[in-house]
Amino acid sequence: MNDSVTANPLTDPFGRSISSLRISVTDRCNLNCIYCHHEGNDCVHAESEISKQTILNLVGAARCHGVNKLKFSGGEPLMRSDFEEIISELPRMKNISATTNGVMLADRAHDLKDSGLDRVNISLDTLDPERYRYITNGSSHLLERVMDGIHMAVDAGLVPVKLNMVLLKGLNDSEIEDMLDFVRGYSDGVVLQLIELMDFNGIPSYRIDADAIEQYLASRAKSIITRKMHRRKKYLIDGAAVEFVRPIDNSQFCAACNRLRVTPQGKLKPCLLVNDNLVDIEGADCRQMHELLRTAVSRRVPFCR
Ligand SMILES: Nc1nc2c(ncn2[C@@H]2O[C@H](COP(=O)(O)OP(=O)(O)OP(=O)(O)O)[C@@H](O)[C@H]2O)c(=O)[nH]1
Ligand code: SF4
Ligand code: SF4
Repeated sequence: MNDSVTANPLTDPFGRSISSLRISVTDRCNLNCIYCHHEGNDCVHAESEISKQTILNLVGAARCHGVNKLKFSGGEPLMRSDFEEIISELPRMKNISATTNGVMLADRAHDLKDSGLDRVNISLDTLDPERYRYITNGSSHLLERVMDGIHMAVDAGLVPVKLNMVLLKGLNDSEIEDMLDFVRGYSDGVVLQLIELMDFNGIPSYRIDADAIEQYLASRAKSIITRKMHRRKKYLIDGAAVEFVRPIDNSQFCAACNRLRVTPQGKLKPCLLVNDNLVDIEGADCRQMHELLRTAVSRRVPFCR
């Protein structure tokens, strides 16, 4: 098929067109964060991982339907030693990004950029080593490695680097201003992304008041932009850009959900929070992928309505 032609855009029964794939390449991770949602995957200890060829076949087919953005996540995607190889064999897309905890990023940032990765999101919930240890169940020294990872990502041009800060009431919510200052230190190469906790891990006591956070950001912002994806708000505050990801009980967020997910076991996942409607794609060839994509998209229902 001629790649420049978009055949049959993938539109779900609720009129949401799919423009992006979010591919979780592994469940493995070198941290164990207290809020980890494992990308909504309820099968986190499977032995095999989605193969490079399945990813390439899927992306090739999805591209013919107008998908132009890819997000790679995990677990921790850099746990896969063939991650750079996967990126380098992908067809050209509008944007290819990865979400990482940053611990192993410093040494690989330049290779990733050379392989074709456009940008990264890096978890940074706190600037305090002791809090970092508590939140990630890792060593406090790893925070320095994350800082090196952020530095090298900017140096390699994996920008804008988004710093993912999951807001945890009483734990790190006092650090928002410090994080804004940190982001300003990188001028426009780094964006702060505040994330509302998805508390299905039994840690509801950390849930923040999202309305209050939104009001606070609005009161500080010179301008506010609404992104197409999830209708997320982006605030510009004295030279720092801040996005707020607010997925809880948010029908607007789900109404503007344009991503199809892929699990590390090689299944299309119509929604982060639903596990009984997956479509197996492992081993499918390019031709079969078109039909499998259509099946998964036909099963998409907004989680919040
Ligand atoms: N419920 C829900 N939450 C999401 C979805 N996408 C992202 N999130 C939340 O947003 C967090 C940050 O996601 P990232 O992997 O950094 O990527 P992103 O910010 O969504 O994507 P970009 O803006 O393209 O970088 C995730 O850990 C989730 O908590 C989604 O489709 N549904
Ligand atoms: S770094 Fe990400 S994948 Fe790893 S435990 Fe933390 S939240 Fe989960
Ligand atoms: S429908 Fe809502 S909960 Fe499901 S993946 Fe999309 S934004 Fe997330």
